[in-house]
Amino acid sequence: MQQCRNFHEVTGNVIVPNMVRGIDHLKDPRLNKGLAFTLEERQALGLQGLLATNFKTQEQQIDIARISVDRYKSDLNKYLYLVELQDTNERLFFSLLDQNIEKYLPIVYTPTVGLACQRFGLIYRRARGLFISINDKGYVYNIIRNWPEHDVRAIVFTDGERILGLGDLGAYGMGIPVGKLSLYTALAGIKPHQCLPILLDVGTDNETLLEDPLYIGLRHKRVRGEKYDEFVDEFMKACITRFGPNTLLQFEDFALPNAGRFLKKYQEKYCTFNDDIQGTASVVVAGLMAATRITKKKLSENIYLYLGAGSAANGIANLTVLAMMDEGLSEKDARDRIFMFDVDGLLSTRRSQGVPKHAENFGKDMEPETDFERCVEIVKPTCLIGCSTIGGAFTPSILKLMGKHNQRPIIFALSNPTNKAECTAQAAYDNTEGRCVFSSGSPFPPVSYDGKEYHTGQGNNSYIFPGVALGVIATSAHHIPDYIFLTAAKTLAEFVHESDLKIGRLYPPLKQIKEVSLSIASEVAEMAYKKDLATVYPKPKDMQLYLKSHLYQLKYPDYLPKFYKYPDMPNIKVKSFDEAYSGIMTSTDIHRPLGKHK
Ligand SMILES: O=C([O-])CC(=O)C(=O)O
Ligand SMILES: [Mg+2]
Repeated sequence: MQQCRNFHEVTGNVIVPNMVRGIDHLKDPRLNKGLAFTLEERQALGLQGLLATNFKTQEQQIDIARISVDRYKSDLNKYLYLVELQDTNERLFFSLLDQNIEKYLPIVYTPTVGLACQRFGLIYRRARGLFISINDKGYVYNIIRNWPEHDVRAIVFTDGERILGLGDLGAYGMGIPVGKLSLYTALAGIKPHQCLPILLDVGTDNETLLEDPLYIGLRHKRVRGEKYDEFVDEFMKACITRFGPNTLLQFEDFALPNAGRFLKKYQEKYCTFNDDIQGTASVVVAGLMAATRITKKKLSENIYLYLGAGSAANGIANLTVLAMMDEGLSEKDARDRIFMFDVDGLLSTRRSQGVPKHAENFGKDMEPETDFERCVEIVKPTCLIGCSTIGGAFTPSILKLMGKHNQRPIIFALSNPTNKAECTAQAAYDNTEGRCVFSSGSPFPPVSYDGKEYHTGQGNNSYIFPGVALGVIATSAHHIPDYIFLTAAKTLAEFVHESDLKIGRLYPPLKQIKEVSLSIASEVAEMAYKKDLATVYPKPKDMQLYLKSHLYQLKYPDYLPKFYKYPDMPNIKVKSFDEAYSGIMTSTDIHRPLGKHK
């Protein structure tokens, strides 16, 4: 890895001393360019003969890779192809993603990444990131020191207890930090070598996994309590000891009690955030802000009813309170407009279980109610927000009620992946006479209603966390307060055009997501200076320009100056790649090891 660091320190068209030569150059995904090595590079780097004679430009390689992915029928096989590409030629992987973001985001990320996590034991090939187990307690720093990169700026880590809406997947959860960090680079241009995915393995309570011969993690129940807390504490300290105090530490997919607790404990001590609480909140509040342009009701004029009172629900609710206060409401009045319903029913202070501590801001002095539909009848929300991980929980009759009480009911079915969504986009339109304002956490195909097509948006935190991370990393901010996520929400909402709203979309199209991330980063960076969170001085004069100068370069670098040339290849007319492939490419999937685990 030493050679990688040299390379990354001297990016661009610069000759790199001590460049690794020969087959090792091809084997390093960060240096590999496949057939794009020029003759001069092949000669100087000792690659001649190790590659086929012909040259392919990066653009041609992107075409070939795209065709190769597309011929797989199953999304999981597409995922496997892409993972393999990332492991062999990193720049090609990211430039392919860059040019096909709408197509491949659902593959490298939600929802396919969820399936990949469920099958992780089967698809686990080459390790990416660090696995740190509870058995390493007392030695966590030593484990982190084994990571070969020095310049790590961001760590995404999970203990795998609440993977998307799929529950406890233990060590199989590693797919999530890996996927999230791919988006750091693909959407915000953060350099891949600055990103480190980590799985904290403390066991799993998932009985199926404990008995699964393919399972790759510790085969015992989760260690909890003091020992677990000390382990996480040691981990946080070890990260900053190794990589510096401003290293960004992103909590991902921790179970509710731990997620909220750790956020409180660490938010003012480390440069940290919880994506499921704060990232989700930010993207949903942005969607609500965009929705106000359709419903003509301010945020503070809505009544919100949540199905689910977990980390996501509370994160969204707390940020909505901040946003309503921004509109002039008192904190109490803002909270009064938010109702929640969990497994034990409406969060009523009169119910026998009381209100859970993590949601106590939203308990109401009301008659307990355990029937959600009755609750919709009583509360008459203008806005229904699903964070329950119960697929189909917004039944047709609940949706019809929303349509009855509201001219433009807001329906957010946020649980991931797709089969956990509280309702489909189509069901929301069908049961509200097409009047709903809809958003979901996972993507849905376009909806047809009354002869019109709607392209509802995916209210996924991928609109938020990469941009926030770039802003934080580029300014070396020491903390990430909640208002940073309000700033991000406002910036995202401004990207929504009338043309988006007309087709039922509360978010800008995914093809704009890089532009969105850069703008969020820029606003976050400005805020970081305004609030004295930034530690990079002097403050850059032109923030966008400054950020751009830090971005990962997708284009292959030239490694060497020109030596001599071969005679030109004869100029024979060559078919386009799509043309050439069309005859020979059937849709037979090659990656077939899934067998009965499908
Ligand atoms: O990964 C996603 O798509 C959103 C997310 O953080 C989650 O559902 O946990
Ligand atoms: Mg998550």
